[in-house]
Amino acid sequence: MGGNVLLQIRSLEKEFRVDGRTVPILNIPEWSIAKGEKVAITGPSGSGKSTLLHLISGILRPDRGEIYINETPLHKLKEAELDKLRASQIGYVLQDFHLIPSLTVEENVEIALKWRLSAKQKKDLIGGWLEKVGLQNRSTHLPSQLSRGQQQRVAIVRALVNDPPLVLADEPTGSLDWETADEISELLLNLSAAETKTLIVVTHDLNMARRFPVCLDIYDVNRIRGSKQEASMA
Ligand SMILES: Nc1ncnc2c1ncn2[C@@H]1O[C@H](COP(=O)(O)OP(=O)(O)OP(=O)(O)O)[C@@H](O)[C@H]1O
Repeated sequence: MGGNVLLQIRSLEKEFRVDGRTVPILNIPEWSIAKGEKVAITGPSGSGKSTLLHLISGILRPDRGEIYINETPLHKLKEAELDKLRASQIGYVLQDFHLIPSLTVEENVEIALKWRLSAKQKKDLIGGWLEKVGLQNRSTHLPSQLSRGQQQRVAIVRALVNDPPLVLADEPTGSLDWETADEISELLLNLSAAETKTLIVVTHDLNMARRFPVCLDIYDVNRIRGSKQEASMA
């Protein structure tokens, strides 16, 4: 495996048990993403996009096959090692923001901070990030006091504040109107623009996908065709 590869997948299979039946969701013979690539993955609902991100982040384990991040074999790691890898290498923008409702904007970002910093250093770091996304006057607001687009900005800051080499985003524009969706797409690409940062986004939003240098249909990497038929019948 070359030193330029960030993600490498080999003979990956994932299935779920539903009503006593085994349903294959993903079968990816071979797929890799180079360091610094910005990739959008599109595909219909139910085609396995979120499952793929969960496997890449180690939240889910494959049934068979291999996943490497920066040459580290995820499929061989113990839970504690996976937690460590996630904290140091991966920023995850989850579907529907997942902000903690009782915490302020600043506190929501702070709980993700892995660096040991003084209170002042934390405040300055988070303040700088909130300014980058235009939320400098919102640090003490609760998520419920923000618009959906603003909440997504906080979720993006939370994912990026540790400067991870790999950023994953699951439908980051899914619940936003088209204008806000466009702003969020631009923001995510701008904030991940560094040549060393790899960005993988799964999305239904073709406007967003078109902005990416690399845009893949999930079925270009996933050999499970049954799920395509299932999804298109849904
Ligand atoms: N824990 C689970 N148990 C059983 N089936 C599951 C589980 N998680 C996902 N699935 C099934 O796996 C398939 C893929 O789900 P996934 O969430 O990855 O799709 P998706 O492409 O991200 O869809 P969407 O765009 O609607 O979020 C779906 O048919 C879903 O019902």
